[in-house]
Amino acid sequence: MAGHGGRHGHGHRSRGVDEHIAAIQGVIERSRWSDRATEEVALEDAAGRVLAEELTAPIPLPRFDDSQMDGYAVRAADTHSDGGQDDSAQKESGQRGGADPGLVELLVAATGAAGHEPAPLAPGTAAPVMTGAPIPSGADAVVPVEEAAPSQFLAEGATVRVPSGQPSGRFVRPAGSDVARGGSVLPPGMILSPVAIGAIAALGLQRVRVRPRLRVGILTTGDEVVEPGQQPSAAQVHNANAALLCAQLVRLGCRVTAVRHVIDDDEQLRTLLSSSDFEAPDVWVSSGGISEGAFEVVRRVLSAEPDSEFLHVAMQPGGPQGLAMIEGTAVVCLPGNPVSTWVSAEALLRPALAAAGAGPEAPRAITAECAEDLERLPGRTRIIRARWDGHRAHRLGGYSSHLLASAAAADALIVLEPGEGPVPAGEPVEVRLL
Ligand SMILES: Nc1nc2c(c(=O)[nH]1)N[C@H]1C(S)=C(S)[C@@H](COP(=O)(O)OP(=O)(O)OC[C@H]3O[C@@H](n4cnc5c(N)ncnc54)[C@H](O)[C@@H]3O)O[C@H]1N2
Ligand code: MOO
Repeated sequence: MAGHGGRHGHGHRSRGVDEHIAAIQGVIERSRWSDRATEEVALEDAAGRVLAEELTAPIPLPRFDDSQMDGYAVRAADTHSDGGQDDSAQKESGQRGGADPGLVELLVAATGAAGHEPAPLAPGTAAPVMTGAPIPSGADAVVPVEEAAPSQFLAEGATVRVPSGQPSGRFVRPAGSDVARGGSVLPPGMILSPVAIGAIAALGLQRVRVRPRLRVGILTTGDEVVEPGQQPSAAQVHNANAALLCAQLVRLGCRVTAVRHVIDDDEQLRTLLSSSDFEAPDVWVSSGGISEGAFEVVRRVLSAEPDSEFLHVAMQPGGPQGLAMIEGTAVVCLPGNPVSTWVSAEALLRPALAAAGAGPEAPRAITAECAEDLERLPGRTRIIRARWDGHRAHRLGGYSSHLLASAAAADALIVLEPGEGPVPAGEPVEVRLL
C-alpha cells in the first residue's frame, strides 16, 4: 500500500501508509522486546510462534530408502532378460514397467513390514514390502502387489511372477530425497504453522527456538467510556476498543500483560505508564485521545516525551496516529473511533509486527471484484470493511469510522489507493483477506 504523504489540515505532518508502518516497526525494534532472549518451546506450544533461527535437518528425510507402495522389493536387474541393463526410458520412478509383456519368476523372500529391519535380498528373490518399510539391501525397485501374478502377498518360499524390465528406483523413496542431513527446512522468521510443526516433529525434534512473544499493554482512554456490563450515563458509551484490541493482539501472537482504561486526566495516564503493578509491556497500544479535541490525554502526555510524534497518516479511517518511546516501552497510539482503531491495527500495526518479526505475516492481498460502487479519496488510501464471498468483496455499511456494528461481520478489507472518482461495482480492487 502506498498512500502519499504530504500536508493535511490542522498543521499536522502527513505521512504515507508504508512510511508509518516502517515507523511502528522502528519503535517495536527499539523497544525492550528486541533485547529479550529467544525461547525454546515444546512443539505443542509452538503453533503461531515465530521461528528464531534457521531450522536445519539433524537427520535426512526419509531417514532410509523406503517403499512407496505395498508390493514386492526386487533387484531390477533380475527382471531384465539381458540380466542387467535398465531400459532408461522406463527409469522414472512410478512409471509402469514398459512394453515388455513378459513375466519373470522370482522366489518369495521374508516379508518386510513398516517398522522392521529387513534381511538383505538375495539375487532371484522378491521380498513383500509394505509402504514405508525399508527397502532390503540389494533391492532397488518395488513392484506394486497388484502388478504381480498372483496379485497378492505369498508366503516365503513360494514363486511369484512380476513384469520384466523393472526400472531401478521404481517406487523407492531414497533417503534424504525430502531433505538431506544438514539441509535447510525453514528460514528464521517463519510462523510455525501446523505443517511446519509436523516437519519439525518428523525430524525428531521435541522443542523449537522461537522469538519472544511481544508483551502488549492495551490502553483505552476517555471520560465517556465505561466497561461492558456497566450502566453508561446519558453521554457515555461502552468500551469497544479494549476488547477489540485484546482479541486482535492475541490473534497476532502477542501476550497481553495489562488492559487499562484512563479517563482524560494527565496524571492518571502518567501514573499508569510508570506503574509496576503488572509485567512491563514491550508496547502499549492505545486508542483515542490523539486528535484535535480539548481533552486529548494521550497526545498531551506523550508529546512531552522527546521521542514522540503525532501526525496524520494518509489513510481513512485511521488518519490520526501517534508514536512514542518511554524507557524501552514503545507506545503505538491509535485513533479512538472503533473502526479506526481496528483498521489501524489491521493495516498499520499488523504489517509492522510482521516486518519486525514479532507477529504473523500481514494478510494476503488478492485482486478481486468489488460488489458495490466505491469512491476513492484524493490523497488518502481508503480502507473499506468488507465481507468476502469467495469471488467478490462486499462492502459493509458506510465509510464512517463509528459504524462498528455494520463492520462486525467483516473478514476482509478493500484497499483503494488514493485517487479521484468512483470505482464501479465489478472493478478489480485490492482485497486483503484477514
Ligand atoms: N477537529 C478535528 N476533529 C477530529 C479529527 C480531526 O482531524 N480534526 N479527526 C477525526 C478522526 S478521523 C478520528 S479517527 C478521531 C480520532 O480521535 P481520537 O483518537 O482523539 O479519539 P477520541 O476523540 O478519544 O474518540 C473518538 C471517538 O471514538 C470513541 N471512542 C474512544 N475510545 C473508545 C473506546 N474505547 N470504545 C468505544 N468508543 C471509543 C469516542 O467516544 C469518540 O466517539 O477524531 C476525529 N475528530
Ligand atoms: O481517520 Mo478517522 O480514523 O476517519 O475516523
